[in-house]
Amino acid sequence: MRFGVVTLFPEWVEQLTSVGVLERASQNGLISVTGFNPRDHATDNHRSVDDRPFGGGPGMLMQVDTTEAAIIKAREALPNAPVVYLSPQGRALNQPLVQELARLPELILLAGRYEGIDERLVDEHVDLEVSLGDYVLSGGELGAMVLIDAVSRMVPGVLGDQASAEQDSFAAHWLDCPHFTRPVDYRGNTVPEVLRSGHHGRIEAWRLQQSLERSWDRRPDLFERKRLTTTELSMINEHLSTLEK
Ligand SMILES: Nc1nonc1C(=O)N[C@@H]1CC[C@H](O)C1
Repeated sequence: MRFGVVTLFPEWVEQLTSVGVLERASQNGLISVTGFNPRDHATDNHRSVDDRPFGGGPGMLMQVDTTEAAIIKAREALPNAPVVYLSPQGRALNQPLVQELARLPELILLAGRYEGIDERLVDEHVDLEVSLGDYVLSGGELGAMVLIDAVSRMVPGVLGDQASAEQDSFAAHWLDCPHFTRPVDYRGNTVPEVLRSGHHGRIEAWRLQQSLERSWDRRPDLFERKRLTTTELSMINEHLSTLEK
């Protein structure tokens, strides 16, 4: 999968493919991340890339012509890519959206700086606005990098064990269960016996029970959007009965 990122800091975003699983994925040709810098299209002595907002107010906006030139360059390089603008006004990034985006062969991410970009550029070039969360960042680059990481994990071959992509928390809708490794006894706390039983059916059931209990206790909102299986329902009822005691 090919990612193009329109950003004033291409060297920062391109660092994504220099560590961990994304480095290996990039070396294996499974993903690529290419920056497109509006500053490369600046024509004045100061190579300016920002401009003052009409109507006054604090801060600046990204300049229209240099930003658009970088978007056009990105679209020429990735002609089949939708353009995703990272902004607090966008659709919340979650696993279903990640899985939707992972089906694409290529994607262009527009990372704003200053107070953002001119609305006419959004109307002209942006296919989807996506928000990392309800807070204000200094730029859209972190949102772009989070999106690239989450989407890349869905690309076949990127994770050694593809099953872990599906089993990741949220990929299965619920919060993840607790995990344990050596030593068996850590400061008097021992690893749950079931995980050392070698009984895969019991282990799977225990992990689902733990996920459901954590989800119920920490993120009850997750139950609003999910039809429970009969197994999940009985597990939650078991949990509730312990809470009522
Ligand atoms: N939350 C978010 N999810 O995606 N992006 C943001 C975000 O705060 N963007 C900043 C707003 C103005 C500046 O241009 C960049």
